[in-house]
Amino acid sequence: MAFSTPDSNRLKLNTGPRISRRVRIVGKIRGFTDQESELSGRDSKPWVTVSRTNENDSDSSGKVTISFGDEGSSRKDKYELDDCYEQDDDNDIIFSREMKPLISEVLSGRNASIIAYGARGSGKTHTIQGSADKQGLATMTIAEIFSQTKDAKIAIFVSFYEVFQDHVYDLLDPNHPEVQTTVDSISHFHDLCACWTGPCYSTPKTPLQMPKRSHKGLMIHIVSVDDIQGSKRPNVMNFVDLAGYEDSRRSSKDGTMLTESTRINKSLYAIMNVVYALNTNEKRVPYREGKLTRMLQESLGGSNRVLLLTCLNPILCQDTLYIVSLASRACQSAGQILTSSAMKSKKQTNQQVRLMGTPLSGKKNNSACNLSGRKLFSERKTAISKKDEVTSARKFKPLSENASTITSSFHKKDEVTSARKFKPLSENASTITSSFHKKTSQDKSNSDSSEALILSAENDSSPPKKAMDLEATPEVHCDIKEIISFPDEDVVGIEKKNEYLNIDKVGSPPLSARLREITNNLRLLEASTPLNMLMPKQSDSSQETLESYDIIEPKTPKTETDVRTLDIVKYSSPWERFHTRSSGVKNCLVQEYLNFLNTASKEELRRIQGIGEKRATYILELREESPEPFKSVNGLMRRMAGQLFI
Ligand SMILES: Nc1ncnc2c1ncn2[C@@H]1O[C@H](COP(=O)(O)OP(=O)(O)OP(=O)(O)O)[C@@H](O)[C@H]1O
Repeated sequence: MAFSTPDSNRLKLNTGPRISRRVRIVGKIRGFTDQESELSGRDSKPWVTVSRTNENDSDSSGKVTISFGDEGSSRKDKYELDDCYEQDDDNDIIFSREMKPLISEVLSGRNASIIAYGARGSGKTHTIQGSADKQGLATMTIAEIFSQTKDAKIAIFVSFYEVFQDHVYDLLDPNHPEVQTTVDSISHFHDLCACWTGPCYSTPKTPLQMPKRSHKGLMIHIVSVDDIQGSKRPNVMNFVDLAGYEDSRRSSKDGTMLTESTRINKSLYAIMNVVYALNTNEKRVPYREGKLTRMLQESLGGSNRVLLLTCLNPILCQDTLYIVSLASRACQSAGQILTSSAMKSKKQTNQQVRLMGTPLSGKKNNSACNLSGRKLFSERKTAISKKDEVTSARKFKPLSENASTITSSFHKKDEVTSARKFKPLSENASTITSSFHKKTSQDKSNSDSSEALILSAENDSSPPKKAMDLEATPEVHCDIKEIISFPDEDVVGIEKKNEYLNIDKVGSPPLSARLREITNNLRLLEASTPLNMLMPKQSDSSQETLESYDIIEPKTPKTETDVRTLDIVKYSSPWERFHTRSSGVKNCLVQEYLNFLNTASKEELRRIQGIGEKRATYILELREESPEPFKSVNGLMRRMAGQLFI
């Protein structure tokens, strides 16, 4: 099937990247694979369409609008990006339009970062690293740099690295954690690339021999030969091929994969939070939220340039919808004055976000992503279909918890490595991280900033709403969230806590409403049917469905007495058995919640719907004052109500 181009005048209308803004966000719709071409009928309609505005129009932003769904569909999901390359646009076009200006900037003293992200299989690697028959942007860039600097006394160093589960591995020499090597020619670069384009080697394969998912990066350092030993910083160009985004609930059957997915997604959110902060000129940029953002810090801020390549699957894929919605929001600027048409467009965008959870009717699912469509739909629906009225880009809010996830090795190195060193190949060590770990004191303040930004809805100063923290610390919070079923706690990223979003506009809701909400949550907990039935075991992995993993089965702790009692108790009816056991589960859940309230940090408390900054602080104060741990949720609520209504 030929991918139709609604407006083939892109090059004429939108004649070049706008590099005045720090972060440019463009889309790239992947070409069909051979298999997809075979499966798609000639007559099938494109799933993704790109509409362009005419730059000559006074009202035009020069951006493009991405929409999803068939032409005939009554609804259309629309998202704005700075530009979008379509299926037929190959890497050469992206290179000449996006990369060449960036190369010029780098050669004139700036740093640049090109970050490709998208759902799994959306063409990130093809675009950045290339394939056997098509050069990727990285290779083209190196060639161009060689060509432009052939008469200059320039040395080019490269580093290849991989970030797997928040650990950085150097791909050039696994025995040396930080390696940087000179590159003399394109063929030399190709040789080195083998470590990049090959399978991830940092960890063993999973039992199913699936390659581990990791982020891969290339750093190109360009330095004047005279400055190699000097103090002048090299100019840096980064390429990052992020691991594919996947709704982590889909992989939650397997704990390892869940952790993997969660970390991958957190990296993406960390990047998006940084991008948002940069594009909106936030005073503080939350670099510390992710390992990658810390590593790239020196290349992201200031006058440096960032290109976010949003890779899109050309066929129905819910993860792609989500990714594009993130990209679109990161494109928006919080400080901008909204024209009525822009507001209309934003409203439309948010309406479309709600639609993300709605299956696109009539589509034949031939994508791997599609396999999960139905389940994702219900999950997305939970996540998105709440009162998603807020259209402001201020919905983005940095993750708060990530700072603590950065490994201690990084912290330690931060302390000892403060100056950027630039070493030739022979020295073969410590050059990457030295640059990564600079400005640690600044990092600290930045991390503080993210904390400051994550103010609850109670704050009248209307800070940006928390947006992208869905994947945060699942190990700690997953149980509580899932078991207690707080309506909003499973909300994905930017769609979180939508009923609070109006607060941004009109100030805090009455405290009574918030307390009522907490109470309702507790009632919900009390009323909820316990889920202590054993889930059927999946004997055949090939028949894995998406049905059975998103509920964490609560377990009633059994004491010895219980065990003995259970052994001898004969229930007179199934109802009696059910009732008896379910009461135990309810008590267990309440106890879990109390344990949480007794031990959680402020940040953790604030993740519970209805507990904002003030309540979290107050709970901590109560905890300190109280001679013993909270024993009853109702008692605690009464005390809080008493205090807050005084
Ligand atoms: N422009 C294109 N034209 C045709 N096929 C493409 C194109 N881009 C990518 N592909 C093919 O699509 C498949 C997925 O591409 P790729 O591996 O680049 O995706 P990815 O986003 O990096 O995947 P992952 O999320 O697993 O890292 C590959 O088989 C690749 O050859």
